[in-house]
Amino acid sequence: MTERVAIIGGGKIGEALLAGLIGSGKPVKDLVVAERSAERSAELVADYGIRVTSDIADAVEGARVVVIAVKPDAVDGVLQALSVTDDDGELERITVTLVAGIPTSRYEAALPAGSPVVRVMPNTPMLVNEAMSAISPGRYASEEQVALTVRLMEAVGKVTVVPEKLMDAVTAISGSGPAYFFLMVEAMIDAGVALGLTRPLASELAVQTVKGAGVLLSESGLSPVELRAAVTSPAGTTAAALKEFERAGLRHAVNEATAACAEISAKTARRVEVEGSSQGVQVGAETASEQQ
Ligand SMILES: NC(=O)C1=CN([C@@H]2O[C@H](COP(=O)(O)OP(=O)(O)OC[C@H]3O[C@@H](n4cnc5c(N)ncnc54)[C@H](OP(=O)(O)O)[C@@H]3O)[C@@H](O)[C@H]2O)C=CC1
Ligand SMILES: O=C(O)[C@@H]1CCC=N1
Repeated sequence: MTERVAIIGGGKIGEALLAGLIGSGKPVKDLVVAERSAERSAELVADYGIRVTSDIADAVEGARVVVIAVKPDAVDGVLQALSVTDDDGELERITVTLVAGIPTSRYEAALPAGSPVVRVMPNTPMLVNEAMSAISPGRYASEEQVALTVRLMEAVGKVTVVPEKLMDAVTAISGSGPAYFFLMVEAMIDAGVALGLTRPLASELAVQTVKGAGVLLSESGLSPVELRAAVTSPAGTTAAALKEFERAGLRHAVNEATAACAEISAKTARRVEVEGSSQGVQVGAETASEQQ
């Protein structure tokens, strides 16, 4: 896509999108980041050679797509800053939010009437163009604007469009999901060391195994059940291991963990509201000094 993209918040997910877009061939001149941390800004400039500014109004000037990638409690400050920026009407600026737990209605209420908003739940494999992103249009987003957001996120991985009411569940599976697998691999490496492997060898074995299993899952056309059965010989080693996972309540743990995740997501907007009203909302970019 050729449109200019401004990313507000150059943290972990903002950087993942930036890196993915650059990796997919988007010219650096069409990207700008608004980041309030001077240290972080310097890192992004050094690593990607992009323009970084602390001024949101400066960043969004001429941008067709404004991506919000700050923590939920910083969203109101960003919206305050955005609501007073000049949206050149011909550009039809689209606000794309990657923020967990804040509904599109909150953005629509803070931005000028009728502003198109699209909510996205991505994940960090975006860094290697393997993101899973779920997209929900707000009430004023046109089909063309949704298609543009799909193209933006397709540059860094796979995309699906879902009704917004599913976003908490999506977050519990794909948004936070990579962390579950990293925890599993961490545990497997420690277990390998306990069984006498060196840490580098245990790490190589575990990482390539999870990668191979992932590729097999996505490319073989077989279900997880079928693939697991193919590894599990009668009265063999795998059956012994799986029996222990079941005994320890792995499925129960997955259910409880994802339910807790979805619950936190569902409560985010209310939590931010309560904390914002008790502390006063802060606008992030207070100065217009550029980092580069
Ligand atoms: N990490 C993940 O795997 C995923 C995250 N998300 C969502 O992405 C969002 C960002 O998460 P993540 O990248 O992990 O968070 P980070 O804290 O790493 O990044 C947010 C960045 O935005 C900066 N920032 C905050 N307010 C402003 C502002 N007003 N102007 C400019 N910059 C600002 C922060 O600076 P400072 O540090 O000074 O506050 C920080 O550098 C969250 O809402 C999260 O829900 C969604 C899917 C996956
Ligand atoms: O942990 C979080 O809140 C964010 C949202 C999804 C992944 N990370």
